[in-house]
Amino acid sequence: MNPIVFPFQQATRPHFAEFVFYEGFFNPQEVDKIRNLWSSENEVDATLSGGGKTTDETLRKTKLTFIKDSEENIWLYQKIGQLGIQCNHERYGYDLLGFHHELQLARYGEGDFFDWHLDFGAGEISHRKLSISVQLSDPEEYEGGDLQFMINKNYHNAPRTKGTVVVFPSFIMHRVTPITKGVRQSIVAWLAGPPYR
Ligand SMILES: O=C(O)CCC(=O)C(=O)O
Ligand SMILES: [Fe+2]
Repeated sequence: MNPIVFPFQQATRPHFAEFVFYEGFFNPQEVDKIRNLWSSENEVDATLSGGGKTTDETLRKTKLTFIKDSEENIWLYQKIGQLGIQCNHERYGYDLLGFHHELQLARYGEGDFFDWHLDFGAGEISHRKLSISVQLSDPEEYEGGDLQFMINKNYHNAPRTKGTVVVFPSFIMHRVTPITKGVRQSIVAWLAGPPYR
């Protein structure tokens, strides 16, 4: 028998999906409440994780603020966390321990983008398992700004509808195409655990 094909009798993941979306997961009132958490005094230019805290405007141009895990925001952490755990249970079965970092509120103005990348890599981002993005803008508020996934050689767009949550394994290649008009806002979160298994 060829040892390379000797079966390990491991469970398979029949419901694995490169990305999953939940339209209308946040209602318009909730989205407004989240958008009001934007604080211009605390905004920063997005940095790149992994290779040090540097900004690289050829890969990414976005403004960010962090959503504190304070009492008034706990509902948001819980709502996103519970969905992530349920989705993980149904499709991925990763070992998850909690959020990696605070939730990020991202704001893409005209010309802003985040080119093809993985959210996973060596060092501090090796704990990331599931990436979560929440669409906080109405599709009419901006042009461009599509959250896209590369699956083999094909590009797939996430739905743009406000209140949609998109969940995907952090090793999936994705990007946000340049905003050509208006402003797009999103939440970006990661569920993390011990390095992949
Ligand atoms: O804004 C988004 O929806 C996703 C952004 C992203 O890919 C990231 O912050 O890693
Ligand atoms: Fe990303």
